[in-house]
Amino acid sequence: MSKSGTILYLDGVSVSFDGFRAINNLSLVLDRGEMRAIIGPNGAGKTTMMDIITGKTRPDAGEVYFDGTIDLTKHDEADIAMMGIGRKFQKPTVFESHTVEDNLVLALAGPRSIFPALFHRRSKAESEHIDEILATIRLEARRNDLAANLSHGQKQWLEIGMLLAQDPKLLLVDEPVAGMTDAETEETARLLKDIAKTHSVVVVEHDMHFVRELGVKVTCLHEGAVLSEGTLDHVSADDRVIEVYLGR
Ligand SMILES: Nc1ncnc2c1ncn2[C@@H]1O[C@H](COP(=O)(O)OP(=O)(O)OP(=O)(O)O)[C@@H](O)[C@H]1O
Repeated sequence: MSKSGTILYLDGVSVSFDGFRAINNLSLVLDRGEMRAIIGPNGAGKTTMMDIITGKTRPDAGEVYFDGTIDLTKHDEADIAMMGIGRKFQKPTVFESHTVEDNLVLALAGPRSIFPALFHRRSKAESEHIDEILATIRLEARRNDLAANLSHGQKQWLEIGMLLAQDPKLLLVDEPVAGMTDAETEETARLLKDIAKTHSVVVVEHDMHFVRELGVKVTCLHEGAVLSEGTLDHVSADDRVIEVYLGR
């Protein structure tokens, strides 16, 4: 299959831990600009797949390409982040003692140290970028509040904003709505759909109501490989998916 037009291309990927195959001949292709939801039971390999994409874990076999031409197995985690893959882990890790805006400024600065990042004169482009991100993450009204005072859901949104500040081409988002209220969950689906207009996105999530709201193609993993793929209606009607995941 051709890699051109893909943002992510995994083919025949396997990785074992102490003889246990956590990822088993996995193939998954994401088109440029696509948002994909990944579902599957505990231990299906979702986190390990993200670890392989971000360079945290090296596959034993298979091809892993980013943006059609970049062989990710030849790069380390820091390189891969610089090349435009941003990852959001399940637990938010915002700087609680800084304001919402300063969290974004710090993320924008990347490796620059905190003092110069917060006190250097901000360019017009930087200010506009921050305003744009604040609007996307629904936190314009909270920009001067300490991150510590945000709700759990708002901290998740802020962290998504911190990823956006680094201008990634591909965002990997791990269980964004775990612990959120129903209203926050619905808003998060809208927020990610906004982001997906200009980015490629992979979302791992167990909340099927949320996955339905996303309205995107779904891949169900099981035992380190693709069990079923297609619309949520197609995947959730698949007897194998019902047996190992949805029916339990
Ligand atoms: N570093 C490791 N050493 C040994 N086994 C591991 C390691 N990382 C993952 N595994 C195993 O690989 C399998 C896949 O785990 P993984 O965390 O990728 O699943 P998951 O789909 O993300 O599950 P969950 O929904 O619970 O997060 C599991 O059986 C896990 O125990």
